[in-house]
Amino acid sequence: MADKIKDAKIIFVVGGPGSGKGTQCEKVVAKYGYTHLSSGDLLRAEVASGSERGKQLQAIMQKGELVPLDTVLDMIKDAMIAKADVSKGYLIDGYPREVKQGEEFEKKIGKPCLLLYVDAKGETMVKRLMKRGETSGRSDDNEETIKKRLDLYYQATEPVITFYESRGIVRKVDSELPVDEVFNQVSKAIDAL
Ligand SMILES: Nc1ncnc2c1ncn2[C@H]1C[C@H](O)[C@@H](COP(=O)(O)OP(=O)(O)O)O1
Ligand SMILES: [Mg+2]
Repeated sequence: MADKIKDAKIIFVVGGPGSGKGTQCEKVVAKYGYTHLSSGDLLRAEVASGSERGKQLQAIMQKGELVPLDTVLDMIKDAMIAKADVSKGYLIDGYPREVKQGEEFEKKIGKPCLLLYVDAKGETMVKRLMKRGETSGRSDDNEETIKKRLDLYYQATEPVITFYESRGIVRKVDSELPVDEVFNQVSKAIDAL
């Protein structure tokens, strides 16, 4: 089972909150048939299940903090194994959030062949998240939590991009552009794999 995953293409999708990761991943799924795994969505599903673990996660996420590394990684791994037979590749969206998460992923699962860096300005991300908050029902899409999530992104997640740049697998897309133009850039990066 783990071997199957090793052979599949693994793409890390990294960018700030509200940069457009989920939006682009949906389009990649439609065009390339990749499996989209959003760490945030997996965690929110656990919260929605009402489990004891979900309750602890909810408290952490509401504060805009990172949940324990092993919890996220186990969830991603389980979800990857569940799709191993049908998946051409995996979009790992919103992970790694910090360099250590990337290192652990590689130890336990495999190496990414591409890091898609979905880049947007801080003010753009805030605007998009405030708008998304009107309908998303996400308890972390509020002004106070958004600010914390952005701070954490710059402090913990941007170093992830630097880390993988040294390996030459980072492709940056300009997510200030309209969705379809961003997707053109995303497609070019995937076509080159
Ligand atoms: N290139 C783009 N131009 C305008 N709006 C965009 C955009 N990409 C995404 N959006 C919108 C859709 C969402 O309401 C919001 C956040 O997008 P998202 O895909 O949910 O971000 P993320 O998954 O990175 O948090 O911004
Ligand atoms: Mg998302």
